[in-house]
Amino acid sequence: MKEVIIYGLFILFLDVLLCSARWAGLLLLGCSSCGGLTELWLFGLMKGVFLHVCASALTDGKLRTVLCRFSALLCLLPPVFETGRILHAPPSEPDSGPSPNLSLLFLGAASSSLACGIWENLLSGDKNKENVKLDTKRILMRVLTYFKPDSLYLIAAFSFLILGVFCDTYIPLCQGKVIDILSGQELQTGFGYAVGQLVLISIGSALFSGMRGGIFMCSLARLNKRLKHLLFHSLLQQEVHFFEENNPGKLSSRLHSDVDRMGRTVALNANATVRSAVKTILMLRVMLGLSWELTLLTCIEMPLLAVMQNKYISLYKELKEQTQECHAQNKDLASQTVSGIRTVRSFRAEKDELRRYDVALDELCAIKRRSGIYSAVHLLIRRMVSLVIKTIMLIQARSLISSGQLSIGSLVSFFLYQKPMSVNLKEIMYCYGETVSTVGVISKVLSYLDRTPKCQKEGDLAPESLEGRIVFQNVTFSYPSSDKPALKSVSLELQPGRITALVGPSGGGKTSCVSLLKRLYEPQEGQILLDGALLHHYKHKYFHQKVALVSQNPELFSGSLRSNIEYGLKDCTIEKVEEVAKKIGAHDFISEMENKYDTDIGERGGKLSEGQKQSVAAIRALIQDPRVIILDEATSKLDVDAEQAVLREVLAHGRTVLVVAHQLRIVEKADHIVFLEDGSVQEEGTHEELIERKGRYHRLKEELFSENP
Ligand SMILES: Nc1ncnc2c1ncn2[C@@H]1O[C@H](COP(=O)(O)OP(=O)(O)OP(=O)(O)O)[C@@H](O)[C@H]1O
Repeated sequence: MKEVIIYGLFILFLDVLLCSARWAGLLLLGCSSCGGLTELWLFGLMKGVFLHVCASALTDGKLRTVLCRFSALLCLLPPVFETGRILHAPPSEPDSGPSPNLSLLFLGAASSSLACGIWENLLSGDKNKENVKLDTKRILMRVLTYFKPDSLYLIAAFSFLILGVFCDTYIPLCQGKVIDILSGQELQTGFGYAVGQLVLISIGSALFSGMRGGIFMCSLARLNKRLKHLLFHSLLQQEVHFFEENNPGKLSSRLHSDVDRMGRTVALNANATVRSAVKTILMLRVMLGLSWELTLLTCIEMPLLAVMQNKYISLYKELKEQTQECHAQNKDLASQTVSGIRTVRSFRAEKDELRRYDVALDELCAIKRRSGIYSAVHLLIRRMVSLVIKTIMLIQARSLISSGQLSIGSLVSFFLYQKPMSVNLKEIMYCYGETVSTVGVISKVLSYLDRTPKCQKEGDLAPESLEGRIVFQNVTFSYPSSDKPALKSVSLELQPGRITALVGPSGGGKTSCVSLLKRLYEPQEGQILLDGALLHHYKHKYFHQKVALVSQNPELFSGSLRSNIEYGLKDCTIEKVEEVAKKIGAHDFISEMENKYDTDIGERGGKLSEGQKQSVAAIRALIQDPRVIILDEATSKLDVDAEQAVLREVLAHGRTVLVVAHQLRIVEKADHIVFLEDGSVQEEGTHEELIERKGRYHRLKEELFSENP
């Protein structure tokens, strides 16, 4: 505040200095007056440029904006005041310009300071507005860069837009001419020419507008495709924790509705704003030619509406953001309930879920109600202002017609322009509001587009032969959302041709080891090596092909059984699929299905039993011929024969096998058992060794395997 006052006083001082210099110059040149209106405007503009440059050079940020506004007021108020005075002065009074007196200078300075103070403190509202504006500008410019590949289309669209607007603008003028000819105020001979002109211009308007609309829609569709591709690509690169923080409903909403809205708002609003701006300028020119008095009255409406709109936009923006958040939450709530319908049903929680959904809907309803009230009040005030201005205009039009300064045709033309003129202005303001309110959505989409995944970049190792030896060296790891370490200095080795079993009580850290081995997370300390090289040094695709995971609840996608088995593979033949299926004993049940390997398995494999899902997952993993295979409770739903078959196949070719199991019959088969508790390796050895040692493993054996002997 102190800075604003100091720099404001300095600008005032410069203004006084410049005015004194001008008066001194005029006196020295011996001029009797301060020059005409043109000279006054010229001086005001030059002074404005000078003060603007000084303010920009001395300050920056918000202070610079305030001072630039203040300088503009200081420079424009005297010529505006003088123009008004001359317009209202009797024609006999000479246009001599302001007299060089100090009281006028101080009056100008005081009124500029007062207006600036009121604007900055009462009307401009939010203190961070300038920063927000800068951000808005930066964000919108960024969106425009995505249109670059369509620049030629856009140039064509904007050219048709301008041609269309030209035609649109001259239609009412031609109509006015036709009316004047019909009412006898102009020569009847020109009737055919006037009608022909009107028809030609109307055809041009329709043709150019159609072309403009079509090209814009094509560019918009291409932009949407580009943005969705980029966003989906960026999402697919993110680390697993990102998907834990951002639920699927929210991400899907960003990808679909938000990207659509982003493209639509920017493209359509740019289109509408340019169209309305060009139209407004052309119409203003024609309207001034018809009657400057009525045009002036039309223009008074603008700043009043702008101030109201400004206030309304900030409220509208806030509510729109709240509505979007609420929508995303509701969507998420409903999709969670629907996808977990089995759990909901088995716990008879339908009523609770309905109640939760109702509460969320009430919240959304309350926001929408508030939005409706604001919109109604805004509309009422806006209409009242328009009504008052229109009444004054009608009175003025009556006196102009009676004094012969305006013909009936010109008045009709004027009114034909006036309505679209205010519609144009409203459209510009609406587009501005709409664009500003979409900035929140755009910045969220951009933040996802720009997000750098918090995981190591893939390396380029892809050796032809891989032994499959895994070594965990003092691995310490905490989940990003938790401070408590899930693994504390874990060291273990998985050897080729051997089964290593991870056992331990719930929460011991077994799944965390598996997740690190599959590179779903990165350890904070220590390292994991595959054949002596860090995991991230391998090529992404190669690594996941060589280290396969079969989990207890495999993720299957809707589609055929075969498409699920071949997921991620390019050159997979049906013979190979059948061969693996036969080896693990799954071919029989698949052959009994209606369309065998082409049977549709339903949403997330919903048409398969849990055991069948595990078999499909095992085929999917084995068909890639991995060197390391992780079975995370992967055979828990299989019968004993199927389980044996899977284990036999898994161990073939000297693979490294890591099992996480709660079944004693599996653990007993392991060559090496690692007992994990509280994130640390407590004991390791063969089953017999651990039993003999009578340590933690032995004591917890009953508890660990009680349900699955
Ligand atoms: N996504 C996660 N975010 C934060 N903490 C987690 C997450 N997953 C697991 N944890 C925590 O990490 C610790 C180890 O969990 P982990 O899943 O590795 O245990 P586990 O031995 O596999 O257990 P279980 O046998 O029940 O599957 C636990 O304290 C758990 O609460």
